[in-house]
Amino acid sequence: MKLHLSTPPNRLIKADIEITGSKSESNRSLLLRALYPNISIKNLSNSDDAKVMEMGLQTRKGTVDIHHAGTAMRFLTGYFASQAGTDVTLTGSQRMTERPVKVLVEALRRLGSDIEYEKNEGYPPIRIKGKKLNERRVSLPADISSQYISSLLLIAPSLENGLELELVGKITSVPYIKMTLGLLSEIGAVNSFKGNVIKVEPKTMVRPTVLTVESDWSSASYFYSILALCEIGSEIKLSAYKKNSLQGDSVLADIYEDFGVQTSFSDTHILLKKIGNHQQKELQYDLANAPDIAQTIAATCFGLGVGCHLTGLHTLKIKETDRLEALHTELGKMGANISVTDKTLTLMPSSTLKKDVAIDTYNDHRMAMAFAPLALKTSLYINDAEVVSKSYPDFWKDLQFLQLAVREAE
Ligand SMILES: O=C(O)C1=C[C@@H](OP(=O)(O)O)[C@@H](O)[C@H](O)C1
Ligand SMILES: C=C(OP(=O)(O)O)C(=O)O
Repeated sequence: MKLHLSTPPNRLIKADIEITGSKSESNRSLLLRALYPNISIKNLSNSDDAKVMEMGLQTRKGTVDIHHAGTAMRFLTGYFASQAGTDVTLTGSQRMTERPVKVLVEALRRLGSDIEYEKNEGYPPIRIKGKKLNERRVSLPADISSQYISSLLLIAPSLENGLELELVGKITSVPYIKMTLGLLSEIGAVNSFKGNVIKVEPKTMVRPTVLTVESDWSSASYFYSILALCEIGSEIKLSAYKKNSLQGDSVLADIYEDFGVQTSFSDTHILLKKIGNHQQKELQYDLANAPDIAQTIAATCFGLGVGCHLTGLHTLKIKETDRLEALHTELGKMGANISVTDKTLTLMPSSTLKKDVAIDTYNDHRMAMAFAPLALKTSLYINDAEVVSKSYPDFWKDLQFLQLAVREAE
C-alpha cells in the first residue's frame, strides 16, 4: 500500500488518541504468563509482534515463524531452550535471518541448552530442543543487544537455581533490561542489578497478579514529532501513560522540550502542548538508551531545518533494516545534507524539503511512522505503508484524527 500525505491547510492541531500497549512490555508479560499461569494481562499490544509472540508461546513442536519480531525471536529462544519436551525450529523473515543471535545462543549453551543453527552460524533459523537448565552463572557480551539479556532474565525465576549474569563490555539499551527486572519485581521475583552483575532468585509460584501494560512510548514519539512541526497552541492527549514508566523511550518528554513540546502527566494520560519553538541551532543526543526514537528525532530535526548530531546508534544497523543507511538514503532523497557512520548520524541545518518524494520503508515500521510527520511541512508518499502493523497497526487511522490528509496513492 502506497500512501500520499499532504500538508493540511491548518497546522493548529487538537486531538485525543488512545495508543495500544507497549510491544516490549507485552512480549515480556506474555512470556511471564506462559511460565506462571496466575498472571493476567491488561492493555496488551495489538501489534503483529505481540501476536506472533502469543502464537509462538503456544507451540511445543514444529516450526515457529516470528516474521520481523526481534523480541519474539530472542525471548522465545530462551523460553523454548528452558522448556523440557519442546522441539522447535525458530525462524522469521529474510531480515530476521540476518539479525544475530549468537551471543544469546552461546550463553544458553553454556547454561546447558541444546540449540543448533539450521543455516548460518550465529543467525536464525535455529532448532531448539528444550531441557531443564540448572546452571546458575553465565557471562555474556552486553554491547550488541539488550534483548539477549532480557531473554535470559525472563526465564531466570523459573529455573531451579535462578540466574546470575555477568555483563561484559559497555551495556547497551539499559532501560530495556531494567524494564525486564521491573516486571520480574511486579510478579515478586527477587532480583538485583549492581555494577555489571544481575541476579535473579528462583520462584516456583506467583500469586494472582495483573500486569497492566502501559501504552507504547516509541509510538508516542510520532505525535511528539507532529507537535514539534506544527503551530504553537496545538495539543494532543495520549493515553494510557504514566509518569513512572518502565519504558526508556519516555525520555521523549525531556527531549521534546528542546522542540517546544511540553508534557503534563495525569493518572491515565499525557497531554502534549506546543508552547514554543526550538531554540538551539544544533542539537546533540546520545540515544544508546533509546535507540528506537532515533529515526523520529532525525526526521523532526530535518523538518525544522535544525542540525543534529546523534550518537550511541551502534545497534541501529542490526534492527528491522540498517536504519542508519535507510535514514541516509531517504532523508537524502528529500534534500537533507546528512552523513552517517556505523554509530552516529549528523544532519546539517537546511531549509530544503523536496515535494512528493516517495519514501521507501525497508520493512521497517519506524521508517514509515518517523517520516509521516514531515507531511506538516511538505507532501510526500510512503511506500509499503502497511509496515506500521509491526508495532502500531492503527497508526494511519489515528493520523486521520489530526486532519492529516492521508490517501491511498495506487
Ligand atoms: O527489549 C526490548 O523490548 C527492545 C530492546 C531494544 O533492542 P536492543 O537491545 O537490541 O537495542 C529495542 O530496540 C527494541 O525495539 C525492543
Ligand atoms: C528494533 C525494534 O524491534 P525488534 O528488535 O523487537 O524487532 C523496534 O521496534 O524498533
